[in-house]
Amino acid sequence: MNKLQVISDFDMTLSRFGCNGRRCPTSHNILDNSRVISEDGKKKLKDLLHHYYPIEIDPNRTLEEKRPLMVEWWTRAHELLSQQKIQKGDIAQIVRESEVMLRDGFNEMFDQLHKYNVPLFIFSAGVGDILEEIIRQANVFYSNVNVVSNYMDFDDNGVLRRFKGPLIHTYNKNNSVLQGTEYFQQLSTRTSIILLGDSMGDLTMADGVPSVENILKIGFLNDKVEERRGKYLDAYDIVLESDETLDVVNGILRYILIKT
Ligand SMILES: Nc1ccn([C@@H]2O[C@H](COP(=O)(O)O)[C@@H](O)[C@H]2O)c(=O)n1
Repeated sequence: MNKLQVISDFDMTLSRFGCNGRRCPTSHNILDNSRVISEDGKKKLKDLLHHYYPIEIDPNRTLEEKRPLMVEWWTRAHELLSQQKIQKGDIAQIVRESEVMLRDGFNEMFDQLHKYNVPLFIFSAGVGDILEEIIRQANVFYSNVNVVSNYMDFDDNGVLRRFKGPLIHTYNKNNSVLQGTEYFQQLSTRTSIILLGDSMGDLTMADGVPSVENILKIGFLNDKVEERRGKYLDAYDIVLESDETLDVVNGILRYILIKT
């Protein structure tokens, strides 16, 4: 237990992929679809999503091919969002009005990790201010939770003017964007890792951990399941398909935490 840490992606890993027969929103989508975005802005953001999302999940393109295109997507979306005069004070209401849902079992997972003082590092290419608000509203933003993500930069009047760097996208979730945070150095004795992700990009999230002794990689395969199964099975130790719960993760945690 003293050696364990959990490193997790957020969108479509801790949050649900599907709900009520529809796609659940990502932290970006929560903003894109909100009442504070103009109709023209919504259309442009949706066009970007329809163009770049199929590229993000395309199993036939290499990560080298995808990386510059992901930078293009995030940069263009953040520019559009920054033109919308989004108010910091509106974030809580935007999240409350959204259809976002955390995976079933999130309470048990966050509660167990908190109870046993196991650090939970959320490494997300989503929007940090939004995802923090989601976990705050779910009453699980405990002191053992740390988030690295894309944060909004508001001016003195609380209006969004840009996003802070470095930009985090699906395929640069590694040490290159953690320089200066020294998070993993502080946890150098936490050499056993449970990694939770939903993309091939999430596999590098633990690269900055100084001396990994054990790592268990659990992957949620949400979309294009048939086409991507082979690659996921090769890369992850456990692959969960069409699973909207954290039951497997909770079972493993229960086994480790209660036994030790
Ligand atoms: N403008 C955008 C950019 C990205 N997304 C999606 O958000 C996900 C965030 O990444 P995680 O590392 O937290 O999973 C990513 O998978 C993109 O599909 C978006 O919706 N809008």
